[in-house]
Amino acid sequence: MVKAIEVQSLNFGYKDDLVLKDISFSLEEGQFMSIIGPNGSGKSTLLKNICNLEKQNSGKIEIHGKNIVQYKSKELAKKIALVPQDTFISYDFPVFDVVLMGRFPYLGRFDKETDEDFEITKEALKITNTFYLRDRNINEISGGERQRVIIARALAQEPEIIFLDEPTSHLDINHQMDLLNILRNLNKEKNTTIVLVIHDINLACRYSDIIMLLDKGEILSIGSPKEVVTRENIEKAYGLNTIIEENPYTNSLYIVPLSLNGIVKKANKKEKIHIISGGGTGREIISKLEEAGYDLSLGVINVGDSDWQLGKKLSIKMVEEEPFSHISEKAFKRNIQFIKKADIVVLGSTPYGKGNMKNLEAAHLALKMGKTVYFLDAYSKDNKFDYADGEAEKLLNEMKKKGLLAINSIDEIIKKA
Ligand SMILES: Nc1ncnc2c1ncn2[C@@H]1O[C@H](COP(=O)(O)OP(=O)(O)OP(=O)(O)O)[C@@H](O)[C@H]1O
Repeated sequence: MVKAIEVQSLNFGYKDDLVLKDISFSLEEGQFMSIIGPNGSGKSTLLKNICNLEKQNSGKIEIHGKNIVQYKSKELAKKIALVPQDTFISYDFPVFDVVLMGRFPYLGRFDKETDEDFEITKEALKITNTFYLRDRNINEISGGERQRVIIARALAQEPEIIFLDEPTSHLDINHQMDLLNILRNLNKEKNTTIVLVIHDINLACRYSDIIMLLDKGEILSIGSPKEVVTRENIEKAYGLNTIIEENPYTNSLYIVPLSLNGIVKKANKKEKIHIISGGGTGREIISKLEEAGYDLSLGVINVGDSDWQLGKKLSIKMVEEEPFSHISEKAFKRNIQFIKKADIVVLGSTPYGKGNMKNLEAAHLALKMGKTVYFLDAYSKDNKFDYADGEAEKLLNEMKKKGLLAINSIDEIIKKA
């Protein structure tokens, strides 16, 4: 089957330096692709090259099986429409006339627009919720309204592929969803191929079949949202430490940046830290120490526990136990192996019962081995933590005498190290 777009070994530079390096990919008809990537990674330049607004230095670009340079301009305009990033129009026209201009590929030099052209224009205005603006001057409406009008013009063009460069940048959240739903409907109902540049990775995951991640002019990854939006890829491209979650309502991925102070590259700290927690008592410990760049391990932890879930998302090495099961001797022994390799052990304020007492015993053993063991003391007087008939409290008191270091905040470890 002929591909909607086929790009082979595309190289392009505005001057001497290449802005696009060896770009190759293809897109089937009717696919919805989002291009993501940091500022300056070449997203707009790639769109301009595919739409023949910039001429590639080398490589080949085909639209529906035909080389882009062989298209006559009107013929190409029936195939593709581009909604640029900058939607400013330098002449004063009513909105209706601007959208009607989308019909130009279908008109001969001296032809007048037909009833059908007016109908299609009206329909495009209605779909994009801009019909009420039809008599207003294009330069006397808001940026978001103008963006929707330019999209209406692209719809009136009835292309087989629509390229959009950051079409949601001026839109409020309501209109962002509206626009993406319009594009999805067009994609599903008319099989229009959609290619859009978008910064919002969560929206890209929600709407796209394919995501292309550009980094420094190269394709870092291309594929389904699950294949492309991974912690590793996002860190490589954006230098951002994230967790990738699955939204339970939409079943699509969304990313949660972990860096609290904007884009923070993880400082790779050498110390190995073993965490003993459970039931969410490790959440702050895990996320802050991970953020600070330590080499972490966690255990023993029951599969399905909320700390286990966080550990999984962060790809932390874990000593696992079956869900809701007592810690077995085997898991306890593996935990000790991890503790032996660690420089520091951190104990969360976990409630202890017969099922997990072995974790407290492991921390006790760590002290006996001469390890530095911190205890993030968040137990409160009102909250019972000992469900082991006094054994947990007794052991904890003994550990305090043996040098267990109680801390109020995990930052105390990060500052010291
Ligand atoms: N007209 C131009 N002349 C020279 N260099 C340009 C031109 N347009 C873009 N560049 C450079 O090419 C590189 C890629 O720019 P491009 O606009 O394609 O990136 P982008 O990924 O779309 O960025 P953003 O997310 O900021 O919109 C940047 O280094 C940019 O400075």
